[in-house]
Amino acid sequence: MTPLLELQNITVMQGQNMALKHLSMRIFPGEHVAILGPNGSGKSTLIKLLTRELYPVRSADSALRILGQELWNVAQLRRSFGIVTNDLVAELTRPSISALEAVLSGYFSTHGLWPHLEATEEMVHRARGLLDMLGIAHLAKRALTEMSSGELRRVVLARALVHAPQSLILDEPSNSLDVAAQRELHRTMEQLAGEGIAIIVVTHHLPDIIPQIDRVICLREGRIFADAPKAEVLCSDLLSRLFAVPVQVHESDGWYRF
Ligand SMILES: Nc1ncnc2c1ncn2[C@@H]1O[C@H](COP(=O)(O)OP(=O)(O)OP(=O)(O)O)[C@@H](O)[C@H]1O
Repeated sequence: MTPLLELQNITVMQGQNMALKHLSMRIFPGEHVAILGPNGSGKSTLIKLLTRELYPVRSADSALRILGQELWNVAQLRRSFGIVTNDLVAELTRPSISALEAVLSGYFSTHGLWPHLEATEEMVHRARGLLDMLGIAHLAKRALTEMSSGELRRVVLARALVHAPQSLILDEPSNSLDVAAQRELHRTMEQLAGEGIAIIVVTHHLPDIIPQIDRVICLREGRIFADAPKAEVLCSDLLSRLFAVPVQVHESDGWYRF
């Protein structure tokens, strides 16, 4: 099977720092995966590599392929991945737009609908359908600045789904959410996984690793520290070494926490 995402010997510099060091990994279509790592391990750098805010250092044997192709374009990227970052959540709330506008602007990769951007009836229909699927149809006209963090996350998830991507990459999705909003988010992630959307979550927070995720890739200091089935990775010994502090991992009904 052709990998959805393939990194081969990828090195990325952030200023003078080598943020990713000769990284190789493959993620296959339909796989639910967590990328787990402590602060500074290279998680954001990996996301920025995919959104093309950063580029790898060129070397003869390095490659970054999406569905087998090195020269992917933005349209292809959008069909393959919906990427939800905290920067995007912040950018969408200024200036204030409605939930429906936020979702529709996903078609144009803008932060709102400018006068020259006309959403077709089909786009509006799909955007409303996505808000409905995520249980927030009643918030379509509500301004994003007047929503709870949990509601806002669902709007941004709906926006990421307009291109019907095969997978969703969620970057630290529970950052700044209280415990109720985190539960809501995790239920939404489970729902999306149930809809057949592959979930790739980048996090340092164990509860973000929903029960459907069965593979965990750990990053440490820009390298792969572990890449194995969840049960092998999410144990006290390995995670104490990953986070460089003693931790106790607890599991209950497929959910993990420290
Ligand atoms: N703008 C920058 N200039 C120089 N070095 C940077 C810059 N941004 C990140 N780094 C370095 O690159 C490495 C990887 O950082 P990155 O932000 O990708 O880690 P992270 O796993 O996302 O961390 P966090 O969990 O804190 O967000 C770190 O050593 C960090 O200090």
